[in-house]
Amino acid sequence: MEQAAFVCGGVFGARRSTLSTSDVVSSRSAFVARRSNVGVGKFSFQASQAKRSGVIVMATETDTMVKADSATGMHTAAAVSAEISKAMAAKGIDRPVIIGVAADSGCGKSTFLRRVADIFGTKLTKAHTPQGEFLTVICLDDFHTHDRMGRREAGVTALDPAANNFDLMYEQVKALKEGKSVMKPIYNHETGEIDPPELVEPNHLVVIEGLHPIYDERVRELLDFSVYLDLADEVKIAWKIQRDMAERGHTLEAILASIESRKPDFAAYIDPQKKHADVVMEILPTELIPDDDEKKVLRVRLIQNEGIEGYEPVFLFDEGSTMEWIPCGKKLACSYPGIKFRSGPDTYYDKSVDVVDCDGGFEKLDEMIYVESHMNNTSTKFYGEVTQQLLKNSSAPGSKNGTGLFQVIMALKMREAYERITGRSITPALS
Ligand SMILES: Nc1ncnc2c1ncn2[C@@H]1O[C@H](COP(=O)(O)OP(=O)(O)OP(=O)(O)O)[C@@H](O)[C@H]1O
Ligand SMILES: O=C(CO)[C@H](O)[C@H](O)COP(=O)(O)O
Repeated sequence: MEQAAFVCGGVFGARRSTLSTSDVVSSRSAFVARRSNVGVGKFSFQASQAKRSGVIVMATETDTMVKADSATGMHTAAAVSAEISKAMAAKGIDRPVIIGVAADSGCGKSTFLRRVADIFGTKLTKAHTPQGEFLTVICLDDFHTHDRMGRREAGVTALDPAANNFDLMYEQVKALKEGKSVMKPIYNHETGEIDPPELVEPNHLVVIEGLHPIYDERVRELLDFSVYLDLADEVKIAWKIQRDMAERGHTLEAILASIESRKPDFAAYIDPQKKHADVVMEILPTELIPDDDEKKVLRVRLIQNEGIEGYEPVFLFDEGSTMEWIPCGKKLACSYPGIKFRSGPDTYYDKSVDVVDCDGGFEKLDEMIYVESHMNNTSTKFYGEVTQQLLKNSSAPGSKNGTGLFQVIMALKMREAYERITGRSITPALS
């Protein structure tokens, strides 16, 4: 089988992955635009270059791309289409829905988005920009204006807005929302360089994920729904250590130094986005174990802004009431330290919110039906859909605590938002 090497900082897997040509979603051919040909006018494409850079596209050779107005510096080859993409009619897309998922690096965006893809019944490619029949996931790292060396020389981190091209991000997300294709830049995490751009077509649902989806006001306004994953430092460190030491061969010192060096810019530019998110998922150390060192038991708070159009906040038992609930141990098996839920109204950055809180973990996923039956507004389509989704992805990180539980519910909320905006219905997979 023919294999193409993919260099990517993608969401769904490898920073470098291999994709068989049979994984290509749909296209008459896979092409990438030649840098020199980008500008006003017709694109000409070179299949050989597509193979080299591993871009998967659905382009037709008749696409007219216009050099993006604000494409500067490293992004001179970026472009947006002048016309509505043929993919819109071909796939029966009325209006692409745009969702933002913001978080620092290593905070579980990919893990969450795998659950989202599952709820939408879409199988994603392992390409740089993962795409499926229904969903495309764009990593906003692609809009970094400097390559790794350039950042070092300029003394800026990737978290600094000065190192990101928000004008281009806005233009391209807007174009996709209008049903136009774009030549999106690529930041290559493997090499730390900016690669030639790739063609990205509009899709039914486009998720933009990364450090800054809610940062720029213009981009934020384009979002139909937004989620911020807010990890406490202790948890972030634990997850980073687990991944970067085990999977990437980094030393503990290097990981700690990297987290430390990012802290000022994280506090200045990333963290404030949570004020603007529709929903914040806060992931904290447990309160059930005093002075817990391991940070394996988690407390997760789902903070839902009131007044989001069409969004009915999830709650336990009785809407508007404040309660704590320790489920019956005979119905929900839990090992030490057990599990405790809370639910009720609160304020967050001076805004009224509804919070559901799950501290601790559970043992048997099928028993979550007991908890699910006491939750309201979960946006399920049949009794037990949350539990079914947890069981389906039982090996995914967080399946036995509030992270997995609330990620599933958020994915169901995204489905509901999609259906409300488009007037279309998504049939859930029953197994
Ligand atoms: N709910 C969870 N519980 C425990 N570990 C988790 C959870 N979610 C993710 N992790 C772990 O944290 C690490 C980072 O997760 P993931 O790759 O999903 O984050 P990311 O935000 O996409 O990272 P990056 O932006 O760097 O690509 C992985 O090792 C993953 O297994
Ligand atoms: O915060 C990040 C988001 O993924 C990365 O650190 C940023 O994109 C720069 O990437 P790299 O460290 O590979 O140069």
